[in-house]
Amino acid sequence: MQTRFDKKMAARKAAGRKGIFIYITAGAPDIQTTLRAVKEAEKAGADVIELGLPFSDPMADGPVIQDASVCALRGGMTTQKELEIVRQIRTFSDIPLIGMGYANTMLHYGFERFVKDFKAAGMDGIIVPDVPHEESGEMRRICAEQSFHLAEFITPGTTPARMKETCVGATGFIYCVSNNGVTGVKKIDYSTIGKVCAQARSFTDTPLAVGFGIGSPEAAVDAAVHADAVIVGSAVVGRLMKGQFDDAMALIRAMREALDAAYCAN
Ligand SMILES: O=P(O)(O)OC[C@@H](O)[C@@H](O)c1c[nH]c2ccccc12
Repeated sequence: MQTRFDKKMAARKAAGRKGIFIYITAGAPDIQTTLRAVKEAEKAGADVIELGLPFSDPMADGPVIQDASVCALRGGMTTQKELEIVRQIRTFSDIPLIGMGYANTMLHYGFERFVKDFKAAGMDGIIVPDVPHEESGEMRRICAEQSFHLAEFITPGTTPARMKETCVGATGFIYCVSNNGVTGVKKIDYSTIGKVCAQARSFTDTPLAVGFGIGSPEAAVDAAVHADAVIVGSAVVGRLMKGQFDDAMALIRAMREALDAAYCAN
């Protein structure tokens, strides 16, 4: 069954345009800002929103998203409130929504219940960075039953054998991590993950989205060469946390324009 996410990616591909996924931590600095950021990011050119579910020990995150997580948790963020945020978003937007969270939160809530409740609220899939493919069989089964995407990961270190194993059954998109560090804007040579993406293409037609480190329109263009989409988190979250809302939206607009200028013929 095609999700909102699949439809959006197919439309982007048909139009020859690269996708932009914008990561926003739910409730950072507050719920009103999260809702407004989703609405305005879509207007600025975001195709997908990755909604971060804050966790106290976010091992894959650098300082910017760690701070946002702490802020959201201090502000009283809970799984119930996150569900309410998703429902609220669905009152004004049909933008594909992918959750990003750590296993602990989901297992505590009950994974199947989590998937069912977030799906019913209007979410289209999730990213769970601390559960490797070898251990995600049960999660994959539950997600497949609910037509809910569970992102697979590839990194510069992924071997062709593992790539085949993880990519062949992947639905939604494959998260292509540009480097082996944590999230956060930094200078990265995107040709390394680019080669990995080109290899992955021979195993799968599932969209490839490159993330980690992207902080400028130029970096977005470099990261997108062999991918279908780019994922931008810390650059936007950092601005939202500093109260630079308009600046965050201007960055998304600039990335949209740069990607369209570089890759879109018309
Ligand atoms: O912040 P960056 O470097 O732009 O990277 C994207 C990222 O924020 C988002 O996809 C994300 C936030 N937390 C994560 C944890 C694991 C994987 C991915 C993520």
